[in-house]
Amino acid sequence: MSTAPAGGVTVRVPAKVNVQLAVGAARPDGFHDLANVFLAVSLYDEVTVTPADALTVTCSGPDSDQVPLDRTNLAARAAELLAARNGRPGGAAVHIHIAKNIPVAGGMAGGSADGAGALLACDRLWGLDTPVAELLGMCAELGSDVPFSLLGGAALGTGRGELLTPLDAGSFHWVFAVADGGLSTPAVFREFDRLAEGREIPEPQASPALLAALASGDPDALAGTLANDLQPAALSLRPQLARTLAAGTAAGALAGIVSGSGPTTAFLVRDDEAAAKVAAALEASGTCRTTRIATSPTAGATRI
Ligand SMILES: C[C@](O)(CO)[C@H](O)COP(=O)(O)OP(=O)(O)OC[C@H]1O[C@@H](n2ccc(N)nc2=O)[C@H](O)[C@@H]1O
Ligand SMILES: Nc1ncnc2c1ncn2[C@@H]1O[C@H](COP(=O)(O)OP(=O)(O)OP(=O)(O)O)[C@@H](O)[C@H]1O
Repeated sequence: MSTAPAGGVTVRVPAKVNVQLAVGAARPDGFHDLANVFLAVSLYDEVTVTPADALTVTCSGPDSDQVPLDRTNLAARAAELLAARNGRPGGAAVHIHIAKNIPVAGGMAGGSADGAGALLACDRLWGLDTPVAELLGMCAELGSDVPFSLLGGAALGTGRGELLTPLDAGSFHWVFAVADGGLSTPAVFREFDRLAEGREIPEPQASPALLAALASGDPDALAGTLANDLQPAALSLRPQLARTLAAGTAAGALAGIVSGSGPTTAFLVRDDEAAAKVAAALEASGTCRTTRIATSPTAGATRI
């Protein structure tokens, strides 16, 4: 089935961009400590849950063929976690439908969005009213980006990115260049480790200049402070992304950066008009599959 059934609970969840991603050395558990400045952007997946005899997942949207529909889907794992935590007899007996608009495996936390969305939707469907702090704890069990997908807005993520402090942020305009194919997040972190071999890796720290620029809403100031320690690793695995970055800045973007682990690239632009111009130039350049225009910040997982 490719459409959402009627009579369920629907939650809308945003994608994210990382305006700063400072990465520390690999920890004994294989994760990396981060100073991760997240912004929620106005590209959304919608997750609908409906009572059913057993747990099933369906997905619609342009990239839906790349989304797993088995128990590895983060939305399915979220529903199972909440059901188990509440000792629900029969477990997570729901049909989950994902209307997918966030690029898959693009470094924009699409799977994490669906995990957070399913958690909130099942919580409401089952009338649990779980406190937000507990929902955030379950999100962290599902993945490092999932708590931010629930919270949205702007936040600093420390630890492996799951410990969130909300931040002040003005409004910014973005163009995203979606690449052909995805990049595996663990593979990008492994490449970061390989490139860092023999080098002292400093403790990750949020940049005071970036936080001030974010709060001011001044796009020129933010453009000068964007930083992603995973960018060299993503470029090493996907060298052609350098051409996309060059095409976006040549078209008038204030700055371009790889979004998280990539391969989506994010371009900060001054306003709507600049966004349309940069998006058109990127599409004409032949250096990306498609583009999306969005603004930040936006709300986290929200029932609609
Ligand atoms: C790159 C980012 O998207 C930036 O926001 C995140 O750090 C990735 O978050 P995520 O996709 O939710 O990642 P998880 O599902 O928690 O972890 C997937 C894999 O990424 C690597 N990983 C992730 C987060 C982190 N702080 N250090 C890591 O090394 C680990 O190899 C881990 O096994
Ligand atoms: N609901 C889901 N939507 C998309 N992918 C999912 C989902 N659940 C599990 N996955 C798996 O997760 C992989 C990564 O997909 P996702 O779209 O979350 O990547 P991402 O945006 O790069 O993640 P992040 O930015 O959090 O590192 C996919 O290749 C897919 O196999």
